[in-house]
Amino acid sequence: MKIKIKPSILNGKIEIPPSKSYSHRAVIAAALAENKDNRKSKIDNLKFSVDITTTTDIMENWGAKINREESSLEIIGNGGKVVPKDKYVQCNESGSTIRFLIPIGITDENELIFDGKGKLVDRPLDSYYRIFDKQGIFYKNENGKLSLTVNGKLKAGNYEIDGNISSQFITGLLYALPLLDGDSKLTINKNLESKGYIDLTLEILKLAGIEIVNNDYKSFDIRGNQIYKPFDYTVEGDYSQVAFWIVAGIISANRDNEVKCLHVNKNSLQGDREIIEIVERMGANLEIFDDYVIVKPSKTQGTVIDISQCPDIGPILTVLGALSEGETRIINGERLRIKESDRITSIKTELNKLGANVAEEGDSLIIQGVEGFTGGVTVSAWNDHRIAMSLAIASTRCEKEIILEEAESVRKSYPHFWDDFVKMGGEIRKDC
Ligand SMILES: O=C(O)C1=C[C@@H](OP(=O)(O)O)[C@@H](O)[C@H](O)C1
Ligand SMILES: C=C(OP(=O)(O)O)C(=O)O
Repeated sequence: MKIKIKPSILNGKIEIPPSKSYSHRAVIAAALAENKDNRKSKIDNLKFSVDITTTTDIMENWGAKINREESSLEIIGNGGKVVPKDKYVQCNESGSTIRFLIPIGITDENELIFDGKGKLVDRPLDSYYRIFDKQGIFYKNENGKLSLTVNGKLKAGNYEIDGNISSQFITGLLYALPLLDGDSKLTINKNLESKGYIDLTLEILKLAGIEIVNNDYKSFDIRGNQIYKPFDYTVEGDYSQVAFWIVAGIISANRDNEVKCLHVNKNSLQGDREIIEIVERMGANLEIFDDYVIVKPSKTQGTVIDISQCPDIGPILTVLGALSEGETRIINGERLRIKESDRITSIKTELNKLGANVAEEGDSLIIQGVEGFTGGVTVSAWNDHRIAMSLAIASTRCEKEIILEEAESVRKSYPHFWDDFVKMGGEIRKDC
């Protein structure tokens, strides 16, 4: 879908959608729970983005009984036994879904065919292949791409994962290993990046009654034969998404503007909460309350941003850097290249079309600030929700309107983004 976006001032109150990361974790844990007396888990404040629908559909296929309402669901778990109704597992474009669910799917002896779409077909899974090779678990794919057939059952024991490729492998194993018939140890080699996501995993596992011993994130001791317990849970707002609205408020051309972001937990464990510290360091004027944030237009200065622990806010911070005084360097962005697009190249290419001055240097983005963007061109979202939303926010500082291709990609994590954009004062024309 192509949309035309007219430069406009974004202003007002915005309800930040629920955290995608917490939503995946809560749905999976509840779906694995024991089903004694048909006890249910209830998850409130859920939004059925494509990624969350994908995970929910798979857990239903794997035996959980799920009743979906508009923004909540009730689940009777499968008792920790994965008995697939259909061996085909469509993960669409969700890295979290495939990496969380591969090990869970083979906690019982199963043959499963994991498939995906878009860039997911090539996103790395090698960390799991090394485990399969070691344990003699059958797997087959063509040229390392999806689809992937896996046949076998994980064994309890010693596991090793490199911490610098994706934390999603660690989460997948932390969910699966407690279900095995014996104790396991998971050792993390190399630097652990995206560490905040492991904290979210441990929090939800604890809520479901699963005990894991965390040896300072260097290794984890996991007792086998554990039982997931049903729980009630309300998902908090998503810091990866609030980042777009925070930057929208900061770069607003109208000095009297105010963007108020609701459902933003001040004490959240989400790693992307770093957005607050980063923009304040750049000079942004924020007022932080327990569960909301007020953002005022601010003149910001360039800085050095280490993006290794909070990769998802890389693209929108590039927009902010491009409109800040002096140079901004976004460093350690290696894993940005293995997301829904190569986000180093995609954000650089598209922002430069608008009139920014962004360069790639290895796995860093080197940004020289400009006063504003020219616009007046067609840009692409590279089928990547975070690129689409970053460009939408960038459009507010363009002189001329822009056309955005693949604008529908927002449905992966934030299906009502364009409605919110219009509510906040954005002017768009769909299907132009
Ligand atoms: O565990 C999670 O919920 C996520 C982990 C991160 O991935 P990596 O650990 O691969 O960086 C992040 O980019 C993704 O959007 C969500
Ligand atoms: C990279 C992302 O998600 P996933 O890895 O789950 O596809 C994202 O939401 O930006």
